Amino acid sequence: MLTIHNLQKIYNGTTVVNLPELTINAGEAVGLVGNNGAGKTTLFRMLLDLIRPSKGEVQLKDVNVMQSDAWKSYTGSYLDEGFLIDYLTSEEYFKFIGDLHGLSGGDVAERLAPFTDLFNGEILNQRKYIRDYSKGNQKKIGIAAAALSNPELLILDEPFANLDPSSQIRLKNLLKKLREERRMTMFISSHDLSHVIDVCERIVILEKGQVVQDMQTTENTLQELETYFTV
Ligand SMILES: Nc1ncnc2c1ncn2[C@@H]1O[C@H](COP(=O)(O)OP(=O)(O)OP(=O)(O)O)[C@@H](O)[C@H]1O
Repeated sequence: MLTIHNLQKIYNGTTVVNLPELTINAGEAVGLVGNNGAGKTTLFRMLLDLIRPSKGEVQLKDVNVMQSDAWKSYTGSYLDEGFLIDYLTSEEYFKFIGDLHGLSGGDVAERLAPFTDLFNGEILNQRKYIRDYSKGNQKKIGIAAAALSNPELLILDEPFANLDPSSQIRLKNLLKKLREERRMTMFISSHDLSHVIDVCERIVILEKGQVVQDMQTTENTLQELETYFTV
């Protein structure tokens, strides 16, 4: 599904991402963890062709993301509020995304139904613009929009950040369900080790732009990660 070859991003002479090879297979859920500044967001921005690599390439289904837009039809993503249209209401935004993917109003409502618990009565029918929602609720809108098209590949940057504890647990269960029921391939960065391990079968640790560990999730993974990050 996703293949990275010799990918580098260099800012002002400093290499912030340096990945010789990384592959994510269809149906795999991969968690990306690493301390502040490790390069997670920069990597995701290159995957989504939002910034250009200094070297190397990202392929989705064997096609360079810079050379074709084909990947956009099967990829859902939410990195930050920049993905939202903040002068729309949540309904208008979901309709806009639905229209892009040829979904009817009924389809959109059906696709949003699994988000009811996560939305907690605070997202739909609020008669306000997205810019007036809290950061956490903006994130919920962005994640729901990313999943709306039922994408084969879902890329989320720190989906648990800014969410209250109940919402984090609801989101975690929702992501697990999307994986199991729709076989969605996922690439998710997180500082929440416990949640990301629960959702993902594989964890990649990034440090100074490089993969320092790439492991399958087991019952010992949380402890291993906690040990790794204890300095
Ligand atoms: N546009 C830019 N210009 C210069 N340096 C940048 C730019 N964008 C990112 N960087 C640098 O690249 C490095 C990686 O940043 P990035 O945001 O990708 O890390 P991250 O792992 O997502 O961090 P966090 O966990 O804090 O979100 C940092 O040192 C950052 O300062």
